[in-house]
Amino acid sequence: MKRRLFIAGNWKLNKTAAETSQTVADLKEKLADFNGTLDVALFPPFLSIAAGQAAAEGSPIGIGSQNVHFAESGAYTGELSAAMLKEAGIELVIIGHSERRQYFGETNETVNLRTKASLAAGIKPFVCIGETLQERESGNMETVLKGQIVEGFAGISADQMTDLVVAYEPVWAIGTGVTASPAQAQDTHAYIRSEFAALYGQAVADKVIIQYGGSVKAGNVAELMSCEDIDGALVGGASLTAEDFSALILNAAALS
Ligand SMILES: O=C(CO)COP(=O)(O)O
Repeated sequence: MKRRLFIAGNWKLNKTAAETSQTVADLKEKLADFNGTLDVALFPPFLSIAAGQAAAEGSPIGIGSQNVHFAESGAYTGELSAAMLKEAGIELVIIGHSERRQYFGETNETVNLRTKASLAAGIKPFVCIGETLQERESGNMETVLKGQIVEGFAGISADQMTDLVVAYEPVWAIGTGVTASPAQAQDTHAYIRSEFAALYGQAVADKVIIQYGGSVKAGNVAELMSCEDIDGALVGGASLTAEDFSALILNAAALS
């Protein structure tokens, strides 16, 4: 039995508060006949979150944050704590996106700390993992993913594993228009699930939601979501307009 799909849009550094209000309002309208068979969320930039929440009210669209710091407070200029997000009504957060690993020095260890801080605050983490092209082509993909899993999820309990979402995003497929083929993605998702089974047992691993991310669009989402171990999508470019994202969501929802 397949897990409930979770389709989420990561807006990265795009959309002011005004643009967020408009896009979320448009999306809400386009999802008026949505059958509710999957979960939907958007992750706008911090300062656009409040506008997104207001516009999404009364709709199935969850609104989350793209990052969180691991400390409760202290000398961390420019950062926000999990308690601050929670106070602002934020219950979803992306952690360890490859762009944060690449440009902002995120490591498996900081991903782990942020994940624990979020779970402790009652915020659902979307923990990103994924290999670069060089890592895949040099035959190191499984070693890299295993390291991200073993270190990134260290100390996370079996119960907590079902409170979070794992997002597998091969770095070479992000924003490039190159999608992993459904077979490639399925193989890697099965490998990732087997690593969680090794850590937590098969029964827990079978419940873990593993999203795929990297050039997912309305035209390829159905094929990807039909794969046994793919439980949703973390979407960049194709989540930026209500037209594209609603088409993608409705195509995925039509599967169930
Ligand atoms: O990084 C991504 C989502 O977090 C994927 O981005 P694209 O869908 O634009 O490839």
